[in-house]
Amino acid sequence: MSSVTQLFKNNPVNRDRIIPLDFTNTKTLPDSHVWSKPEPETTSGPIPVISLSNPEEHGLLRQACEEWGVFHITDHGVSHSLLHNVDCQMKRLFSLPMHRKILAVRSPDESTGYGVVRISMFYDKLMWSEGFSVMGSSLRRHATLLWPDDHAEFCNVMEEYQKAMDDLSHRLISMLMGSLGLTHEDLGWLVPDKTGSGTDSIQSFLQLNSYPVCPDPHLAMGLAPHTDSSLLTILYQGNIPGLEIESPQEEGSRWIGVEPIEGSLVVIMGDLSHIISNGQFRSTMHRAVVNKTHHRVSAAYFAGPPKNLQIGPLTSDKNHPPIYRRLIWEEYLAAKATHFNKALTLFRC
Ligand SMILES: C=C1C[C@]23C[C@H]1CC[C@H]2[C@@]12CCC[C@@](C)(C(=O)O1)[C@H]2[C@@H]3C(=O)O
Ligand SMILES: O=C(O)CCC(=O)C(=O)O
Ligand SMILES: [Fe+2]
Repeated sequence: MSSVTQLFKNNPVNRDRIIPLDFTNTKTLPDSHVWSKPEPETTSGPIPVISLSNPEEHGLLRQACEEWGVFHITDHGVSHSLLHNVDCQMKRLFSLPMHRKILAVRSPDESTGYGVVRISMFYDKLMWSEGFSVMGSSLRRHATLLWPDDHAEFCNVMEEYQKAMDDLSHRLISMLMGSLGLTHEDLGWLVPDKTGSGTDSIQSFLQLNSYPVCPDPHLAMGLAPHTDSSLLTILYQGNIPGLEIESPQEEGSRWIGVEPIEGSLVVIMGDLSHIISNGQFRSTMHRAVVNKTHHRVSAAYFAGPPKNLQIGPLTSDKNHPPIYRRLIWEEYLAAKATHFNKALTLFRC
């Protein structure tokens, strides 16, 4: 059983926090979905853009991780047509009527299927979004419920996308760890075995997000502020803006919009990279906002370490002893499920 499956089994979500509102039939924002957001206006900022085809730019990775914890990647090798297909299939899924989507709803102790994101349980107010989570063989089971005779294309596209993300996340993790001065040997666990299913390969989770058009976007919240519990997350956000990060310079007071760049993907450093880098890489707080005119979709691929692999700060620097203790992913996910945004501090030495 994967670490994510285990997380949902051990920490089930309350039933009333799984099925979203039927947004298409909601013309005014209900009180349940009104958030007060006293923060100042969002600004745009110089989020780094890194080309993966240019080895000279790899040096910029470390700086991007230390200063921002979020960056765009271009020349990532994932084809334009695959991204386009993923976009189309997400819109096809989320445009289904509610009574269809409900057929593929997640159970309280299940990680996959249709529903509201997990972190909803930490907030009183509800979010203006819906999601579909994909992992392993449950994809076909849920897709068959959605489209009894017509699910092959959806499954094929999502499977191809997961494979592309598996490859890309391996490359990125190797590059990032390389930038911390780690040798190939230290990275041994990142090399997937020949079947690609060995216990020594990374675990992943694909989350499709949908943010329907909203009658009052300034009072609503698409996805509440959080950090990702992954090593890193690769985000496809199409061409509709909505992702915002907390300003590294003015934490707690300013949000910076991550404007889409045609054909690029966004990489978000997760809490585990923050731990492995002994606090050097930021796992930046981020959120998604909604708008009045465009249905926005995004696909977030979360990469985590192999099951039962102990990770911890990889430092031999005597001047900077480890500030976090060692842990396995399951332990971290469990802490996050109970303590949410305070989880990281629980692992400090
Ligand atoms: C692999 C992951 C990443 C998880 C936990 C676990 C399974 C569910 C993932 C998400 C997906 C949606 C956003 C998020 C914030 C949420 O609510 O559920 C993510 C969360 C995290 O990054 O903590
Ligand atoms: O939709 C977005 O832009 C953000 C998604 C995200 O942060 C997540 O799924 O963890
Ligand atoms: Fe996220």
